[in-house]
Amino acid sequence: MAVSSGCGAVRSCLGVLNRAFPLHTARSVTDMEAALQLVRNVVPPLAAWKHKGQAGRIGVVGGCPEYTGAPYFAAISALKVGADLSHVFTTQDAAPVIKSYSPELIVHPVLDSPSAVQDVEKWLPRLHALVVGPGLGRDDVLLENVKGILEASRTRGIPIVIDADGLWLVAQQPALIQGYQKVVLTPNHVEFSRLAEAVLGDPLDGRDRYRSVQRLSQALGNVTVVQKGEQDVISDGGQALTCSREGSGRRCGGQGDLLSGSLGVLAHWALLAGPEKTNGSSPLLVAAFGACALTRQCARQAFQKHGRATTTTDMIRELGPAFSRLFETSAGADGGGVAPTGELHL
Ligand SMILES: NC(=O)C1=CN([C@@H]2O[C@H](COP(=O)(O)OP(=O)(O)OC[C@H]3O[C@@H](n4cnc5c(N)ncnc54)[C@H](OP(=O)(O)O)[C@@H]3O)[C@@H](O)[C@H]2O)[C@@H](O)CC1
Ligand SMILES: Nc1ncnc2c1ncn2[C@@H]1O[C@H](COP(=O)(O)OP(=O)(O)OP(=O)(O)O)[C@@H](O)[C@H]1O
Ligand SMILES: [Mg+2]
Repeated sequence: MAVSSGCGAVRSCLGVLNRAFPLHTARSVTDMEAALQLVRNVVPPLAAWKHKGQAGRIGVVGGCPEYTGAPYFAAISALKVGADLSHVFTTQDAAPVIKSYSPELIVHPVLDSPSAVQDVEKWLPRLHALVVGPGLGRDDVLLENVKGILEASRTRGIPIVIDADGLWLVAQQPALIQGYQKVVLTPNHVEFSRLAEAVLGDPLDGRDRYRSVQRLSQALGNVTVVQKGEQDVISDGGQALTCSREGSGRRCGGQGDLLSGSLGVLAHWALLAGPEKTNGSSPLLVAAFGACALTRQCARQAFQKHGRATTTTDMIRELGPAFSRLFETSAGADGGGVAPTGELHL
């Protein structure tokens, strides 16, 4: 299915914003629509001439005996957003459990092996993006292996989304990702505070989230940071975006995993499309905005059906319709007639 470009209108809209508005100036639904249009521009068309793998081969590095749900949520979300193949690199014990959730995932029981880094490295040439951290836990041996995987992936220039316990590792060793322009960090409230403390030496300044996210990004060499919360704040140290699209009041676990898996695919697509399709804005910033909007749209749709009983599995079922609504129609940005749902801070 082809996705319309619409780049001309967006270019002029964001061009004006870039020049005219300082970081803290809130914009309204028009800007939300402009940002969504940029996401639409990077979504690859579905076409008969394409072969399996071209829409994306994503690897999720995570999972341990305690947390098998998180890597599953991330990996299945990547597939449902549109990746062709989704791999999970996990521990020996967690692998059969994750495999049993879905025949669609390719699961490698290697993460606690002494040859973990080499075992994953073999696959890196075939992967377009990695999502590191969902359900990883904090075992020292696993973290050491993940450190090696991060270094090998960085050397190869593979885009990396780092979430959950991957962020714990980054807080211990920020040099691992310092200055790597193809990384996106997706901290929740607690993870952001931990990173800010480790990298900036400050506790979180809750009064000025834009500034905090921007400072963290800058201190890490302008990596892209998504601070999740009531509003998601995204920055690459220069530009900042906020996504406050209506989601739901349910705070069940796993929604961040859905976001990180979706972002793995969108990051690959956006980098492939390049800044020409994102009107000069950072492709990763646009991808992150898309993943936040999509996660919140899934939450909203799932909540409309299931209310208080909504779980992340219900949200994953909404990925197809939510994606279609946001990125394959021109009617997505108004959320079906509700009040403004997003702002752009440039
Ligand atoms: N089904 C699965 O397998 C899932 C597995 N998961 C995996 O679990 C691992 C640990 O990840 P995690 O996010 O639970 O982090 P963790 O450091 O234990 O902190 C938790 C504590 O932080 C707090 N807190 C959290 N948010 C806050 C906020 N916004 N604002 C304020 N406080 C907040 C809150 O503290 P409390 O309210 O208890 O004081 C909470 O108890 C990781 O690998 C992850 O991927 C998850 O992905 C879910 C699905
Ligand atoms: N108060 C809120 N209101 C609306 N949406 C929220 C709120 N807090 C978080 N979200 C949304 O939920 C999604 C996941 O964010 P959250 O902070 O729950 O991540 P997390 O703690 O890493 O989740 P996980 O349980 O997967 O580890 C994001 O898309 C975010 O926008
Ligand atoms: Mg999380």
